[in-house]
Amino acid sequence: MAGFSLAGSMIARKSFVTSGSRNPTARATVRVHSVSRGSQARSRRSLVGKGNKVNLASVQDAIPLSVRDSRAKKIYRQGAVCQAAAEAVEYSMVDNRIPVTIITGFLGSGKTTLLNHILTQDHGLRIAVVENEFGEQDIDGSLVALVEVGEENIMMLNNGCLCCTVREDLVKMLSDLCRNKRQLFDHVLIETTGIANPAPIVQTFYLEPELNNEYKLDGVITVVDSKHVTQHLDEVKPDGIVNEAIEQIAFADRIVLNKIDLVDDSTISAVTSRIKNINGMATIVHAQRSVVDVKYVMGVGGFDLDKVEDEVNQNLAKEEESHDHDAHAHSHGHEHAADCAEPDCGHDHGHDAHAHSHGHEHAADCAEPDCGHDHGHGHGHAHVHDDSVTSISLVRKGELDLDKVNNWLGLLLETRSEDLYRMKGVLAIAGCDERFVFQGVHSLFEGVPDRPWGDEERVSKLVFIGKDLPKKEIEESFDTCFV
Ligand SMILES: Nc1nc2c(ncn2[C@@H]2O[C@H](COP(=O)(O)OP(=O)(O)OP(=O)(O)O)[C@@H](O)[C@H]2O)c(=O)[nH]1
Repeated sequence: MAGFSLAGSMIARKSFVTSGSRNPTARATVRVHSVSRGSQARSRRSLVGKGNKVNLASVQDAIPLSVRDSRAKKIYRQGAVCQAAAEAVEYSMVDNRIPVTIITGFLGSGKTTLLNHILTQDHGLRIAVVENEFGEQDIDGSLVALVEVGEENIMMLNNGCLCCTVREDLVKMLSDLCRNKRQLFDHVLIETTGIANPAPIVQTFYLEPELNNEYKLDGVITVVDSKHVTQHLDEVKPDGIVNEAIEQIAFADRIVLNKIDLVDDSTISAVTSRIKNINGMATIVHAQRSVVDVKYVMGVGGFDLDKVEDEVNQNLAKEEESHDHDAHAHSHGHEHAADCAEPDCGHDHGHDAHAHSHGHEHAADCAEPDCGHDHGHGHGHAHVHDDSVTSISLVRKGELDLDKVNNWLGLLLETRSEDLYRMKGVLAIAGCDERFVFQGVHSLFEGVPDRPWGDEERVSKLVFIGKDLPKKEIEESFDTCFV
């Protein structure tokens, strides 16, 4: 945990996660596409100040805000970090970096369809597209919006997958794009291959100064094929190989649950609850042909510190809702279960108690083959879900000891960063008038003092999405961090 400090808003360096099963013939293409000339570039927000973003790397360069440093500690304890940073930082107050949206999702889920939908909408943004495809075949002919683009605006990468072997090429490509055509576009959309793990791509935007200086990550959009996702989530991979379908959902800021025309309502509910279990933070919309409001997928701010609190609160509200649902189910017992058309509703359908006695009868009524119920068939019908990737959240009243929570987070990142996919939180730190907000991806961590608590009750809220996270252990160790 050497060097970890909350107020220092450390951005840790760690080797990229890699995965097997990559196709070295994948190709990436960049095209600058003028979609609409209607409106100008999005308004930029200032970097420092209440509710605004801080470029932490730059702040850290400008002022050593390690809380272990006595000067910084004093500043921090006075609750004046933002002010100090504002005074120290001499760079532009406007964040002019180009927003980047990553569109991911399993093979055939509807990513290109979504891309096409975005490109043909009247949003006024000029969009550059990075297309990463397998094989040497031509760009998807159905990508109507790209047909108009001139050859001079096409850049190709053809030696691998964005999330692994061509990451360096992506850096170079986007740097060149910025250098040569900065005035021609307002936003970049990256469509990954269907088996890409979004994590290394996300990390690249933090770890590569060339990218971090010019581009800011806006969000990870995951398109999910509602008909086939269950089989992809259930696929058991060899040791050390990630299940990309799970990772893609775990990293999402927004989920487009697509192809709902191909499934019935109970499947939609089952899939929705499965997705929520993996990633409680992402919002989900249902779609056909990937038709969604462009605002849902662009301008997301999924990595913005000033949106952390909203997202954490949303997650907690969803969790509460599902608890209420559970409580409701428990009180109704089996009678409710008999009426419930939702196999993954979280209700106690009384299977444990009833499976042996009348497992078959229930099974006969249950239309959902992947419900995970013990149907009592006794012939290996049950599916084994990989439930190892889940969301956990903590809500605690009271004030945290800065050093203790520093150590706690440092240790967590040191020991579990590989399995910690996404994290977001708001911390109430003793002696600090402002809430401390943070977000992270694996070992990448950024945090900053936010708006003052004022009269509001001091409550810390944290959400983690990850693999095999020991909920109890994380909760108990966090509980020792209070004053
Ligand atoms: N029925 C139905 N088909 C859809 C829907 N959305 C997309 N498709 C079709 O599904 C197929 C795959 O869609 P794409 O957009 O190419 O999927 P993709 O994720 O880009 O595919 P890869 O690049 O191969 O990973 C195409 O034939 C689409 O027309 C939908 O909502 N319903």
